[in-house]
Amino acid sequence: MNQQTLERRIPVTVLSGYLGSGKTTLLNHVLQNRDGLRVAVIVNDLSEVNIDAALVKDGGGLSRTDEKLVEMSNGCICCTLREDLLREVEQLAKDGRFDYILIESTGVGEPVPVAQTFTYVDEEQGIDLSRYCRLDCMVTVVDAYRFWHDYSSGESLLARGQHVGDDDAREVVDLLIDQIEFCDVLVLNKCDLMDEADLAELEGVLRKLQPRAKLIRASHGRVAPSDILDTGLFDFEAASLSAGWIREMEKQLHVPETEEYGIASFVYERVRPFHPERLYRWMSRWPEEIVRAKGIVWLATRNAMGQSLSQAGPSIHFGPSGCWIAALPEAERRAILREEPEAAARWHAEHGDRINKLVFIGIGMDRAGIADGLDACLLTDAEMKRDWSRFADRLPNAAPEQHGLH
Ligand SMILES: Nc1nc2c(ncn2[C@@H]2O[C@H](COP(=O)(O)OP(=O)(O)OP(=O)(O)O)[C@@H](O)[C@H]2O)c(=O)[nH]1
Repeated sequence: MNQQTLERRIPVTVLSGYLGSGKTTLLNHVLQNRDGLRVAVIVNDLSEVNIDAALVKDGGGLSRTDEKLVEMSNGCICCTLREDLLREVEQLAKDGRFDYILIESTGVGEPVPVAQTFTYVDEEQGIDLSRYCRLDCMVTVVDAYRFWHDYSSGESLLARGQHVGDDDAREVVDLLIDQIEFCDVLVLNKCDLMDEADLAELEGVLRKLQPRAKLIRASHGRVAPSDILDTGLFDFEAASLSAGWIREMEKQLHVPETEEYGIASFVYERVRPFHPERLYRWMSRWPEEIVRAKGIVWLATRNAMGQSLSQAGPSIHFGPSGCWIAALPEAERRAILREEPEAAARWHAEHGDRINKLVFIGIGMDRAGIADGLDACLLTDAEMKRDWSRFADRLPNAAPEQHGLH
């Protein structure tokens, strides 16, 4: 690809955010203030009738000649309509009439697969979007007013009639956390309905969950177009590693921080396996003040496989995530350790890479209480000498897949 082609690539901004958070309102606001930019808009709606597209037509003031509105209905661009998205974007980009492509995802869409559409070559259709366009910015709009209600509702998309297919088992909170943990800009919308103290607390929590993104407060989607257009902010790898829990997990030193509004995070790390029954009981009484937890668990009954634990609000996913390096045949183990000096440096003389490492993010957490509670779930010295495979184990043992569609 020569420099000229690269320079001509059309920038793309993708708007995500749960249903009703204010994506269409924001889109219309930006279109009304676009300053002569020729924008092609793609609006995705799950239902057959694309209401959002109608709202953009009415409210955005797109001119018929210079601009274009593409409606993608009856599916979701992050899964069922992904190929259609590829073709539409390719066409718009090749058309040559536009300076910018703005995409409004459905409220239940996940941002990662949409971003992948722009960064990976689609072998089947032979389309490489990175030749024509450049993903500039992933924006997530958060409804400040409904956030805690949705986050703690414990409801599934299915129960709300917002599922993408019959096998869509996602909870509302799973979706919120996916959208927050993968973005470049977080727009905290509907600030007009909030008082300052509640807003500042929510902002603090969002910064903990997503420290890399630029956080913007807005009412009625009123953001400056330059906040979301031509920002140069998108970077797939950086976005993939931007979640607060990943940052926390990778920190070398855990310096105690000043805790505004009691918002804090900490890492629980122990080289001793959990007793499955005691961990199960602890997890059944999950402390409410933990907003988000994520990490790897060493379970005595499953000594070959690390288990993943992921919690957001009332939603908890638990299940096998991958083989411990220490459980691999010796030749393979040695080869991996030669290639991964970091794993070798962390290697424990007796237990290898087996470890419990969990990040907790919350408001007003009783750190000592949580750590003591978890410590009581670890095997005792006497249990360490027993046959671990005989302990009762009621924890879920299927891959903790949250969404059958992707
Ligand atoms: N009070 C208040 N209402 C807002 C704000 N932003 C949007 N709304 C209203 O919230 C409702 C939903 O806004 P939309 O822009 O349609 O939200 P959306 O994210 O596009 O919704 P879906 O397309 O259903 O996912 C509308 O009635 C808006 O007028 C805001 O900042 N404050």
